[in-house]
Amino acid sequence: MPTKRSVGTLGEKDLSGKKVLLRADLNVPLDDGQRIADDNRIRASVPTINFLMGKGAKLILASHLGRPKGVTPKYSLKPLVPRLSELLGVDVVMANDCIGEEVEKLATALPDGGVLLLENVRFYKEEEKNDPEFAKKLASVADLYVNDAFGTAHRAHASTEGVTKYLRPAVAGFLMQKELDYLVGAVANPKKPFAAIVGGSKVSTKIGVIESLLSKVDILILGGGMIYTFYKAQGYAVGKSLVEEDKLELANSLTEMAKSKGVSLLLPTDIVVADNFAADAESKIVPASAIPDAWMGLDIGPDSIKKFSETLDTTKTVIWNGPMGVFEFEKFAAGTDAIAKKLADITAKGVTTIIGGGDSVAAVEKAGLASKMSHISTGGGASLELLEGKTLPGVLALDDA
Ligand SMILES: Nc1ncnc2c1ncn2[C@@H]1O[C@H](COP(=O)(O)OP(=O)(O)O)[C@@H](O)[C@H]1O
Ligand SMILES: O=C(OP(=O)(O)O)[C@H](O)COP(=O)(O)O
Repeated sequence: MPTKRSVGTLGEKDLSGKKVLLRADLNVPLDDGQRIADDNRIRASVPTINFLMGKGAKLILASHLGRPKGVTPKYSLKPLVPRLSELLGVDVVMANDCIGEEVEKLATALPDGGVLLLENVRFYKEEEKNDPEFAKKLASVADLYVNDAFGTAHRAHASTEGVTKYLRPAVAGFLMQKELDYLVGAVANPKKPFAAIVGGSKVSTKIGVIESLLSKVDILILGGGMIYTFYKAQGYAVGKSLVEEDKLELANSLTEMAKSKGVSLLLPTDIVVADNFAADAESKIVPASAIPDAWMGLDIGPDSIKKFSETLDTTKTVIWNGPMGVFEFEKFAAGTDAIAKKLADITAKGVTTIIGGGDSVAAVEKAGLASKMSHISTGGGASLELLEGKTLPGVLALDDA
């Protein structure tokens, strides 16, 4: 089934006094003191919330946090209230539950433009089971459903999918629309040359993405831990580098597929190797074809960075998923940082750059370059599934445009 991109949006609906159930992905990391460690997902949800508030809607905000098994205080959404209130400029009201009488009372008592935050929907096992009765209860409190939870759109849960069977209209928020515009729209109709950079730890987690992108891109750049499986398949010595022995044939068939589709496939030419997997490991730069026995590849080398950068200078659209090395260790972050800087640089020159979720986003944020990219996805798993060409249940359930 082709990926659905055109979904109903908020448009010019008269929302004054209407109760709107807004599913957002407020699944942010909290530190031990229950402080928000990264508020990106909250800030990404603000434009839709502000719009609905401005229209005089009574806003009922639903989200999950973490993967609790039943009611678990450390997964409460309560720690988000001060930051949300600050960002929205209103006192956000917190409910102790996500369904039931108290929620109904609080929702009815909201002033036009007021915001009620429901407690974690995953405190009910029925949420992940997509239980129809639970979905009906969530739906019963509102007149309209808006889904802005892109990061959770690959889950067919009660608050992302089931609820739409009982609450219409069911439309996309601005964040959801923006994610689809870039991850489906820009990828389907790219300005060319179109390059994909795929990294990360394993080939096995990226097979679907690589296969799908090979039908769309002109250039495919590979980095990260997966390249050693490609090298070994080509007969290179890879030392103690990460290799998926059962994926050697697959690596060769992906190389063949690139050839037959006329895609220029670039693998690193030099590697930063380490004597063990540690932040303070001994390291040196070696040719990709000559990794010494007792060493492991943890980053791409300077020659690869130069070649990748020169290639990226020729592109008009770039999508990036997965770091070039073990960027969590400063010593092996240079390749990932250099790619992030190059993408920031070419974005300023008019290239469309899309960062597809997960660790690549963390790397771009760590480098302080997030605001310099065309689009940074708020969904790891969701963006991966979209890039694989899958349809997301949370998107499919929405009204057509
Ligand atoms: N050469 C390597 N050897 C081992 N692990 C690597 C290597 N390069 C990157 N990684 C690891 O890959 C992980 C990210 O992989 P993945 O989850 O597939 O990426 P993403 O989250 O961007 O999709 C990071 O934790 C990084 O340390
Ligand atoms: O953080 C999320 O996914 P992600 O880590 O793949 O981006 C989403 O909130 C979905 O959470 P889930 O993977 O527990 O369903």
